[in-house]
Amino acid sequence: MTAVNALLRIARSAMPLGLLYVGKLIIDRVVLISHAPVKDLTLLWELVGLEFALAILTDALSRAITLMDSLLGDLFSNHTSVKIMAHAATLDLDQFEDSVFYDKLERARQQTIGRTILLSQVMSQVQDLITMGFLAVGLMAFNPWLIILLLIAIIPAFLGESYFNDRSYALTRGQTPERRELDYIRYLGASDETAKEVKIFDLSGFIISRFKELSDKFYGDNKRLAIKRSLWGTFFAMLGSLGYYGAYVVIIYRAVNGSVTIGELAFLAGSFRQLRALLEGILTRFTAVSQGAIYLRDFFEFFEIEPKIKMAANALSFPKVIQHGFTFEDVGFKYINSERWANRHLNFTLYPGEKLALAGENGAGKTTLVKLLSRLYDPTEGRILLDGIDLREYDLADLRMNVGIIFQDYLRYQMSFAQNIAVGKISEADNRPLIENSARQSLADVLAAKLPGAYDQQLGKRFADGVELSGGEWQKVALARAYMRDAQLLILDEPTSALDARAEFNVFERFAELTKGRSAVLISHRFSTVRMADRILVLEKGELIEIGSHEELLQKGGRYAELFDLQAAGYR
Ligand SMILES: Nc1ncnc2c1ncn2[C@@H]1O[C@H](COP(=O)(O)OP(=O)(O)OP(=O)(O)O)[C@@H](O)[C@H]1O
Repeated sequence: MTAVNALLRIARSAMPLGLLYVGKLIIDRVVLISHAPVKDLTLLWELVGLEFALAILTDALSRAITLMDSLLGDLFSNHTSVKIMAHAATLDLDQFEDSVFYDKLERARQQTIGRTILLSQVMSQVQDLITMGFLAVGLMAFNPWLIILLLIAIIPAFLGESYFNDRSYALTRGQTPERRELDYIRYLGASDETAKEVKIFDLSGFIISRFKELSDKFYGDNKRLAIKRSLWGTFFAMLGSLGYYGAYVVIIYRAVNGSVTIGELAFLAGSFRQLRALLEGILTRFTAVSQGAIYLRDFFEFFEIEPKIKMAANALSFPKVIQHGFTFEDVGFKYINSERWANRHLNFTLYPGEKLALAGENGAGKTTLVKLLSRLYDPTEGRILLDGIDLREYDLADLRMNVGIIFQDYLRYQMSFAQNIAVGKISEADNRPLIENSARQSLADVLAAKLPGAYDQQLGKRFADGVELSGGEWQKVALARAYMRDAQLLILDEPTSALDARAEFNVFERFAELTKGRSAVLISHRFSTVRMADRILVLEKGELIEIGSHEELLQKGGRYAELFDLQAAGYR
């Protein structure tokens, strides 16, 4: 389609010169006939017919080009959105947590929204340049010096524009973090997810004043630059006009002297008028195109970001049956941009079929540990072995398939009930028996039976006919995802925090039964859950301070016993 569009534009560029030239022939013919004794109008009418045909063709070409531009723009936008999502999916979690990366992602994303017209602008620019070329050739035949005069007159304007483009890009780039904050504030101020708290805490005044503060600063910075640009632009445009009128005066002078005909005067004056309009258009568009081009740099920079968590060249497939388990060898991990160790000196083995619970206070490093286990991050020091081989040697997709994990901040997809479960193994999205079975295992099936649309019920409030679930109900749905895949290791990070006591008891009773022979890691602050595990790892400030069964740890009388007593006391 792009090639066809280019051809149409080339054809369209020749039209103005053609029209002007036929116009010149018509005027010269009229002048000739008006002085002739015998008036033969045949050629004149043929010329008028030709001009009419050219005018219609010009119009048709313009419309075809506009149509193609809008179609190409849509395609470009869809294509780049897909590319961004696909590339983002290959990147690491910690890259998303890095603000520099986030800024890049943000700027790349803007390209898909704001830059869809760039392609058509570039093509229009080329088209206008070709049109100018055609007109210039026409003018050249009369007086080459005129063209040179025109060119010299417009060079300052181009230089001025490109200088201000750079300045404006630097300004926008510098504003990216604030712009993100502005977007965030806009989201806080008007979104279904935030409305409740904004109302209860009466935050709208606070939010609006922060928005105003930031947006006023933007406005001020942008205004200063825009005014400067506009003043210089006017001055340079005046220089351009001076050149244009200088050339015009020369032509009129020659027409008066009789060295050019009336038709030629019309042709030259028309060419000049069009050249001037084209130049103006080119200059204005030049701003947009070159800005678009510098923004495209961000777009390409985003695609240059490489994931750090990569697969070994000859990656091993995940063992069919885990033989020796996962072994942590002095594993330590620091988050990007953080000085503190979130995990340090971890040494333990998770045996095949073992149920391990992680206990410890907030921020002790429990979630971090399971993120390392599922290779969302790689250890900063030490290594994790699976059956004696470094986890990094295994095929990543295979590993992810065999490690089922449900996070405490699981997503509530605004999709159907069935799809909310199917995300646990999306390749089985159409496997209704598997989805229903998973729902049974997490006790979500009872819930489906109560919904008007059962498994096809749209969940959440965002879309029409959606039904909102309670926190515990959502959790049961999320839990069902864990049963979708036949993972050898199941990790549940506070999976039952929102469940009532009876539901929690039932869920765990089933969990133990359903994961027989499979390894599992449970994170929970409820000791009623934790105590069901074979062994409990107690973490403090990222380090492993105690390990053993519930009874062993109670007997030991250490931190676990202390925390357990604290919670038990609360129930007495
Ligand atoms: N994405 C992150 N970037 C930087 N630091 C992080 C990140 N996630 C967690 N941390 C820090 O790492 C430490 C361990 O966090 P982690 O989430 O592993 O704790 P946790 O034991 O799961 O806590 P909780 O019981 O509150 O869920 C905390 O001090 C936290 O501030």
